[in-house]
Amino acid sequence: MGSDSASHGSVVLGVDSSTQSTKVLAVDVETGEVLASGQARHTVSTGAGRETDPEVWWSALQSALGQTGEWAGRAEAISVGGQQHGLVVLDAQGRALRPAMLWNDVRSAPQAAALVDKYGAGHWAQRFGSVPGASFTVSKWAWLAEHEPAAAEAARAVRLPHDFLTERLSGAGVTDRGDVSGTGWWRSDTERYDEALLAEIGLAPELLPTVLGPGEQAGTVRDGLPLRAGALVAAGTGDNAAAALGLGLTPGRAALSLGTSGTVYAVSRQRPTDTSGVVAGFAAADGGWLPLACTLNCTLAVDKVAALLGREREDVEPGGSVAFLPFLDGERTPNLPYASGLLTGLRHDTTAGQVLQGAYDGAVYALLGALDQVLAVDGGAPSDEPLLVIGGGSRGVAWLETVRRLSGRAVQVPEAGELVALGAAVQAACTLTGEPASAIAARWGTTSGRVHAALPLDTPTLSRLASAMPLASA
Ligand SMILES: Nc1ncnc2c1ncn2[C@@H]1O[C@H](COP(=O)(O)OP(=O)(O)O)[C@@H](O)[C@H]1O
Ligand SMILES: O=C(CO)[C@@H](O)[C@H](O)COP(=O)(O)O
Repeated sequence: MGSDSASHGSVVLGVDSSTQSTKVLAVDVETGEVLASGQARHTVSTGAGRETDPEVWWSALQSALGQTGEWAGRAEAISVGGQQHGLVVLDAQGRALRPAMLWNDVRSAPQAAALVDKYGAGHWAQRFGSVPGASFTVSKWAWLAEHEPAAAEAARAVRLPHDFLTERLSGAGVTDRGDVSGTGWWRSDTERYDEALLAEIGLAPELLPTVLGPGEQAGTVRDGLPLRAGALVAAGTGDNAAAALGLGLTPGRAALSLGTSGTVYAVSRQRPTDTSGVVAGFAAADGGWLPLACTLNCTLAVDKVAALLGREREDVEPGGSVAFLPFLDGERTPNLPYASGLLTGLRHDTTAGQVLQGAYDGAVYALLGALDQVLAVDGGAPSDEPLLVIGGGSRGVAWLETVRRLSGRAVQVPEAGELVALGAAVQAACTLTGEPASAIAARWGTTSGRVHAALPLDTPTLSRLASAMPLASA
């Protein structure tokens, strides 16, 4: 995809290195026009764990940058938004000692439970803002130390996915407060690494990246890359924090992302401290907080059910009596890492389309259950603006209808399709111009898009799902 270069001023690159692929946007700083884009897929292991070789991300980034043509070499700044929580362990040369364990790898559930038992949920919530589950990096490190002690001992650097790519671009071992807040070893009350915890889990603090504050930059691009010499490398951040920047979220307005993960989040002036573990107390990339709830089973789970039924993903049918909790990967919200998919209420007259609709309903129900808790963190009045819906699933009619029916809310789907990459571009533009992210997002009109009116709340379906939920934890 391309656009004529002669008439454009400053250009920045925004990167989304998420679970399934890397996407890159080249964006005009003044107007927000997307001048070119690129995308390259990742491979994720199947079976007991979920792993990707970090070199796959690096190759995908180079491929996606290449697809932007001349813009990669013209852009004046670049920023990477990346999937959160993943554990990247590197040797002294910056090479991965093993594949990265991803956010949706639930092998670390016993280690997460042991960490919560040891210190108590209140301790975690008060100090770190989150009660760690299997997704959190601290649980993954504990798994590694237990199951692969040689790899843990050999580690000379420990990074998150976006840190790894930022370091490949700039040579700087840095992270940002948004992404580090999902590790479980960064205190949200003091905004520092917890050295006592690190000592307890056998992780030397010098292996960790320096945490950059809002607006700080990682450096400039290294020599030898097909990027403009001297181009700025922004701090980067986690993918959800990047999307929050891209949307210019203000307190009271929630976003719901339908991708590999389902997420629901809002920005908050109050620091989250939820002891139930439903709301993760992430930091926002530009200061403030980003309470968020995340499910493991969203678009991939529903696509899997469609494939099993031999139907296209839009071939849903209304009605019927099923309740389907599509927890194919275990689940994080609610915290049921050992759960599997559960289908109840089948009758002779149940149709395949109703079963597929049931999978959408179950995926959305798990996510929407946390929306009010996320919005409550700020304490202000929730906005009456429509719920912003983003991520690959926002392109699907069945997804949007399901969110409308089960939330009873109007939804707005931004025309800009790639809000994580666009948010990273916003951060790159902030680094370049010194403007606040909110001003750039507003100028670019990132939320503009079709509003779908609210539908009446589908209470029979909500009741069936509420009755099925205890069965999933049995
Ligand atoms: N037109 C569409 N309708 C419904 N779902 C879609 C459509 N296009 C893509 N998707 C879904 O989007 C998902 C990828 O979303 P994305 O947000 O890019 O994921 P991630 O950021 O986790 O890599 C795929 O799993 C697919 O199911
Ligand atoms: O773990 C979380 C949030 O806590 C996930 O949202 C990951 O950040 C992966 O995101 P996607 O690849 O689904 O965008």
